Amino acid sequence: MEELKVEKAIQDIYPDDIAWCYGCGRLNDDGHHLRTGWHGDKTITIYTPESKYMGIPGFIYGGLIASLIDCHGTGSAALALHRKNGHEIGDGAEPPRFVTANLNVDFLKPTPQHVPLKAIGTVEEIHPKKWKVETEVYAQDTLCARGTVVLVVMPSTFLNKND
Ligand SMILES: CCCCCCCC(=O)SCCNC(=O)CCNC(=O)[C@H](O)C(C)(C)COP(=O)(O)OP(=O)(O)OC[C@H]1O[C@@H](n2cnc3c(N)ncnc32)[C@H](O)[C@@H]1OP(=O)(O)O
Repeated sequence: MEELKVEKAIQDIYPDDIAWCYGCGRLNDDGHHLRTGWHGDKTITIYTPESKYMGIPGFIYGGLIASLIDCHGTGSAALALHRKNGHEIGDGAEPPRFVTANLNVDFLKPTPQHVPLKAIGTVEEIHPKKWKVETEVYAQDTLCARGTVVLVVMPSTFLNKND
C-alpha cells in the first residue's frame, strides 16, 4: 500500500481555545493528536496507536477506533465547510468548529496493533449546520471498521468551558 502522510491538517489551524480535544487537540499533551487532511475529494487521518491501546493482545481496543472515527469526523466536516466557505488550510482564515451529535461504528474485522491505521472519510452536507461523515478504517489493506458520524456546528455555549 502507498505511503501516505497528512501534510496539511485542519487541527493545525484550530484556534488555541478549541485545540484541546483528547483525540485531536494539538495542545493536549496527553491526547492522540489526530490530524485530518484532504485526500483527493476524500479526507484522511493516519494514526498508529501506542501498544497500551489494546483490547485483546495484538488487537486494538474498539473505543480507540471509535475515537479515531469521531475526530476524523469533526475534522472532515470542518475541512469541508472551510472549503465551501472559500478557504483552504494556510490562507489565514479561521476554520469552522464542529461537535459530534451521533457516532455509529461497525467493527468488521479485528484491528491489528503496530500498523498505521488509515481513516478515509466521505463528507456529506445535510445542511450548512449539520454534516455527515462516512468513514472506513483500514489497517494496511484490510477494512477493519466503518463508522458514521453526524456533526453539528459547535454552539457558542461550548467556548470558554475548558477550565
Ligand atoms: C473543534 C474541535 C473539537 C473536536 C471535538 C471532538 C468530538 C467531540 O468529542 S465533540 C463532544 C461530544 N459532543 C457533544 O458534547 C455534543 C453535545 N450535544 C450538543 O451540544 C447538542 O445536542 C448539539 C449541538 C449536537 C445539537 O444541539 P441542538 O440544540 O439539537 O441543535 P439544533 O440546532 O437544534 O440541531 C442541529 C441539527 O442537529 C440534529 N441533531 C441533534 N442531535 C442529533 C443526533 N444525536 N443525531 C442526529 N442529528 C442530531 C438536529 O435534529 C438538527 O437537525 P435539523 O436542523 O436538520 O433539524
